[in-house]
Amino acid sequence: MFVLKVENLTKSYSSGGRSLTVLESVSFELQAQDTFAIVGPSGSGKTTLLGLCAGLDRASSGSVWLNGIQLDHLNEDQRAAVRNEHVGFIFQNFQLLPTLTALENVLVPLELRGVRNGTKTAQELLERVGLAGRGHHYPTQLSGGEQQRISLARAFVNRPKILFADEPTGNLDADTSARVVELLFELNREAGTTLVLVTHDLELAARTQRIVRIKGGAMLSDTRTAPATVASTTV
Ligand SMILES: Nc1ncnc2c1ncn2[C@@H]1O[C@H](COP(=O)(O)OP(=O)(O)OP(=O)(O)O)[C@@H](O)[C@H]1O
Repeated sequence: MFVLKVENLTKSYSSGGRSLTVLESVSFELQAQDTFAIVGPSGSGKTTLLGLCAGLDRASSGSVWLNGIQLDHLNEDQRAAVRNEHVGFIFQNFQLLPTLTALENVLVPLELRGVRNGTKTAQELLERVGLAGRGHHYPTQLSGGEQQRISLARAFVNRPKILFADEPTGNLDADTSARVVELLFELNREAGTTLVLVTHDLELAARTQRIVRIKGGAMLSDTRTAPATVASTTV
C-alpha cells in the first residue's frame, strides 16, 4: 500500500472573476519509509502541494490517498481526524502554541487523540531532542533551534506514518540547521516514518531518496537520488 498517492492534483484560485491555477496535474506515489523532497523556485506551488497532500487544504480536482484513505470527499473535521491519526508536521516558523510550555506543546497531538498520561512519552521525546530540562519553558524563552527541536518532538510523539516538513531549516543559521536536520533524519529512521520535505536547500534535498522538482505548478522531474554529496546550493 502507498503511504501517499496523489493523482492529477490541480489547485486553482479565483479572484476578480479570473482563475489562477497554481498547481496542475501533479501525480506521484510514496511507499512506506520513503524520504522525498519537493524543490522549486519561490511561488512554484511547493507549499500548496504539501498542504494538499497533508489534508490541510482541498484540491480543485484530482485525488489524494493518505495511508489508503481518500481525502477528497472528507469534510474538514474528518480530514483533521486523519491528520491527528497519521500525520506529523514541521513548519519553517515552528508554530508552537505560545501560551503552552514546551512540554505542553509536545503533549498536544497526544491529547487530540484522547491519549491521557502522555507525559512520560512527551518527556522521553524532549530528552531525545536534548531539551529534557526545558519542558517548563515557553516558546519565547527558547531559541529558534530549540523551538524547532520542540516541534520535532511534537511531530514524532504520535509516531506518525508520514511527516510533512515545510522549509524546516528556513529560519535557522547553518550550525543550528545541521543539528536540526541530523535529529530529523535520526528520528525519522528510528520511527520508520515516511518523510516529505519542502526545501530550497539542495544539500538537504539530496539527503532524501527522491526529489521532485516543480515549476509554475507543474512537475518537471521525479528523480531518485543516491543520498549524500551534492554541494550546498539553493534554488
Ligand atoms: N489563497 C491563495 N489565493 C491566491 N493565490 C494563492 C493562495 N495561496 C497561494 N497562492 C499562490 O499560489 C502560488 C504558489 O504558492 P506556494 O506558497 O505554494 O509556493 P511555494 O513554491 O511554496 O513558494 P515559496 O518557496 O516562496 O514558499 C503563488 O503564486 C501564490 O501566490
